[in-house]
Amino acid sequence: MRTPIIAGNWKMHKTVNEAVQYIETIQSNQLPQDVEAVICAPFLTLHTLQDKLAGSSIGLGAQNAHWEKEGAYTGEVSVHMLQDLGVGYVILGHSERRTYFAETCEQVNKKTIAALNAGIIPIVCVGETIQERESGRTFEVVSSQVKKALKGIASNELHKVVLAYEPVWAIGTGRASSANDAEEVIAYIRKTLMSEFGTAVAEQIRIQYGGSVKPENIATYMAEPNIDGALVGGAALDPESFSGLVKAASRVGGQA
Ligand SMILES: O=C(CO)COP(=O)(O)O
Repeated sequence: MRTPIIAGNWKMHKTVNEAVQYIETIQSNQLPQDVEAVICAPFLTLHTLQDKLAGSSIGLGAQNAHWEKEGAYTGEVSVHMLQDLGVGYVILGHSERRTYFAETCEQVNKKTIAALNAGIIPIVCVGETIQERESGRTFEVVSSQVKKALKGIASNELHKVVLAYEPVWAIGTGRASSANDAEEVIAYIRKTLMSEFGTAVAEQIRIQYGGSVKPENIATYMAEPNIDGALVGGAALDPESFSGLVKAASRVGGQA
């Protein structure tokens, strides 16, 4: 059985003080233990949050990383530096990075391999634009992104990868994909994983849905057989709302 994973992507939000207050609130909320809860915070806050979360079951993630260990890459932060800090997760290939920073599938692949080599769980994002969806290319686009991101990864490492299906048109728009539509694409991603890497590993890889997920709609996604959690932007910025998302994803204490 795959453990549900709810990750909050803060994007470019929160100062160090705001981040600390947030963590104190979710720590006082007693999150369920059968859900992996992860906060993906800006680089500047990671050091403080790592201290704050020591010994806690809440995971800490970054939102990007460079694949080289070190070097002349002004403005970049390496996977190695995240590993040194004890960061456990990293979001890679988010559509905002692909769109605004011209990140390519090849770069996402290098970053994914580097993260796994460093023992960091990559949360690899894929998803189609509205134009791609309307021209009937969703399956083709998403499966190609998945194959390119996971190219050359050793089969004994693949199961650690988390995939996030985030249709670009659903991100930050309030226009969430229906649970049925998200399940259809995510089931197709799992089928792609089966044909590329075999059934055993395909059954182990967790696939999240992302795009306008809220405490009010998360149960519909969690009820789908192939959806293993959510990657949440806006609704994860408030600690009470994030706590509500994690609780709703719990098979023990949630409404799902
Ligand atoms: O991009 C997202 C998470 O990575 C989704 O953002 P929203 O939840 O704000 O739509």
